Amino acid sequence: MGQLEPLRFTKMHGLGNDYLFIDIRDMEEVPDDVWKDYAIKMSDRHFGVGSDGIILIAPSKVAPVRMRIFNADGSESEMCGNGLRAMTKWLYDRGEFDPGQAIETGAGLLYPEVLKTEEGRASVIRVNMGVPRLTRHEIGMLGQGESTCIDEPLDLDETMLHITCVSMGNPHVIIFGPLWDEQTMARLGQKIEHHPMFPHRTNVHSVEVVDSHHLRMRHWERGAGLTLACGTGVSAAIVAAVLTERVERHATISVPGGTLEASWDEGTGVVYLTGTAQEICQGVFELR
Ligand SMILES: N[C@H](CCC[C@H](N)C(=O)O)C(=O)O
Repeated sequence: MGQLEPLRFTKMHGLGNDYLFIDIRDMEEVPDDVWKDYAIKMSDRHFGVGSDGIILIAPSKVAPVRMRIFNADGSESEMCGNGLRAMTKWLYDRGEFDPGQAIETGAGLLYPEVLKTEEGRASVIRVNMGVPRLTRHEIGMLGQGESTCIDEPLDLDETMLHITCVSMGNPHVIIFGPLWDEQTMARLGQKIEHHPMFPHRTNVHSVEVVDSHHLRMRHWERGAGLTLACGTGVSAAIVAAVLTERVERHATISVPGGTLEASWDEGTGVVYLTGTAQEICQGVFELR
């Protein structure tokens, strides 16, 4: 692995979906395969620090700052909803967040808003997650590029599922029904993540409709496996549930790590995600 000088990081989480933040704005250019290696080694929960991935606080040509996310398996994703709330907190708490500013992501320029603070530190953040992408082409699925995938059958040999697919810049498969337990989520999540229909793989979510304003979810994340929360997955779930007329446009979403509020605005088509973000610790990573 390409050797970097000792890396300062901040460990943060959004409902237990935890990431190691590294400010690289003053660093020399580092090849992506070095970050891939660092993501794998730093995320390891026994031989490293332990996280669902790393997030780089990077320079941007189109916004004050850019967010790049590498999953625990080293793969890079376009977007991370919990990570974006945590990054907003990281910037705000250091006096580097200007209200109304954008953060550049793989899903475009997104606009977070600090809704609540505690002792001068951001605690609740709302993110304009942008508009969902619904065509197979935009989601990165095989098949008719301009067609959508809403409540369609997926034959997994052992079982026939009905899936609804939504991209928030990153791909998500939503399966409605009684909430899967962890074992089922892991078994079927991994199969669907690597299904040939998704050449770039996909995130997978089991979603139970509690009532027209409340969903309960479990996540299998591309490149990270079971996680306690998935912000883009929650955003995809409210879109899929509204499209299939299972909920109203504003709902509370219960995930293993806590609760998020999500809404899909009818006028603008924008999804809003509101929830907490917390800083756990800071440290220096150096493999010796
Ligand atoms: N595993 C995801 C990235 C992290 C998304 C999730 N942690 C969130 O909060 O949105 C992917 O490969 O698309």
